[in-house]
Amino acid sequence: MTDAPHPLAIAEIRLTPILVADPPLLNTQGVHQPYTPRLIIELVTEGGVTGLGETYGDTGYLDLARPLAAALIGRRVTDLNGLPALAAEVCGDSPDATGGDAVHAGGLRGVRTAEKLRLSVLSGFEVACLDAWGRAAGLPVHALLGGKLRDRVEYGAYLFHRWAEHPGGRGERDDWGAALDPAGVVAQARRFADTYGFTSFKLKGGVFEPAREVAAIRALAAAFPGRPLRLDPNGAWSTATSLRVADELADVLEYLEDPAGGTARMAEVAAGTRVPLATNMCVTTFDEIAEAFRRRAVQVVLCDHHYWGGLRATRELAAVCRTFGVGLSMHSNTHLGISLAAMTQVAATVPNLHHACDTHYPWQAEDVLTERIAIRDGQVDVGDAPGLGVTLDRDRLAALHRRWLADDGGLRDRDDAAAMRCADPDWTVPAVPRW
Ligand SMILES: O=C([O-])C(=O)C[C@H](O)[C@@H](O)C(=O)[O-]
Ligand SMILES: [Mg+2]
Repeated sequence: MTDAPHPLAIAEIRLTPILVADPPLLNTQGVHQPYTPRLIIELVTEGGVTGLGETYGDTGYLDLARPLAAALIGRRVTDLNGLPALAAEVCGDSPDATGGDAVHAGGLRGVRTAEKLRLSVLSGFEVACLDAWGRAAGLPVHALLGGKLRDRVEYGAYLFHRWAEHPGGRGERDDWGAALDPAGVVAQARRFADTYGFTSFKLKGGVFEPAREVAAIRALAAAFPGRPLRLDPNGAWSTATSLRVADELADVLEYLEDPAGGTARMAEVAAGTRVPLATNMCVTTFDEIAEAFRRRAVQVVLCDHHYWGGLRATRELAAVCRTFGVGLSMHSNTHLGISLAAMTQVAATVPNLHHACDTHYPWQAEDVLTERIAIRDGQVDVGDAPGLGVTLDRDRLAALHRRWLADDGGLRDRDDAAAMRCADPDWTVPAVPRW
């Protein structure tokens, strides 16, 4: 007679790639595509409980997610410390997975490596395990992480220069209109503040020449006096330009995010300014921490559980930053409500998260949840419902999956430069430093 399977053992995993509508947001590489890929993970235990996870859905991630899902069958959702080794064994470190030294297309995440892909895939499964475990135990995810320290997590408005619609009228059109100058950026910020109550603002830079972006930050400072402001050109500037902008905006910036690319340039900039430098580009794995901290290249690291390998790894990063007196904030790429719930649960447990977290969520009109997560007074409530506390809308999921199935492959991999070529056929990713 064989033993009955443990109720927390994983019986089934469903992977559903989807395409989600995304507005024409501009960044230094190009513009967002009309639809962006995400992967939704549903993990079912032997006890019949389902856990949800969400991560990047581009082909490179799907190729790793499928074998990892197969290898997880039979393991318990509580076996989280074993996940990284399992992922390394199953996904491997083959050069095929790295794309050589290529920079992440549209990812703005520094050089693409096999480890980064693996950690992002792993993060989605870790969240699904925690959700299932929490639901089975009747506990919120934050309790599994040691308990929440706050009842609400603060988020900031993520401002973008943008067009009113995608070139050629592709995709969905929203009612935000264009924002291509300081007045447009302030109007966008005002709508964010009025609708969601955000009180801190980050502008995606690296799109227009620096003087125009400096003017936009000045206009924001005039419209929202005393509010925390951030500018993030994703490494588009030289050291000299970074220092000039830091000097010009020193009185209003909370921090300057990735003004120049790479730890060496960031260290040069940091040595010449008192404005704190933040990053989600030169420090996105544990291996990159030692050099960057030794060289005092960054004063704030943006955690992101999709980058660092999950919610528990995010807490480990927080402990390292705390130890070295480096600040912590939170990064966001395009994401849906499952990820926002996960971000909120972990953020609630981190003592040294002293900056409002980034989120793209307001830009996403579509979601796979039965109920959108509310942002009020710039904050998301930290729920005490079991697991992540969110419910999957199967019809929505199926519809967004059908869109993915119907795509000819042109949108299944994020490529902001390719999207830009629809407006400017000669466009290539600008060489850095761009200014
Ligand atoms: O803080 C950041 O660098 C990002 O959020 C990177 C993103 O890729 C953002 O620039 C975007 O979605 O265009
Ligand atoms: Mg950034």
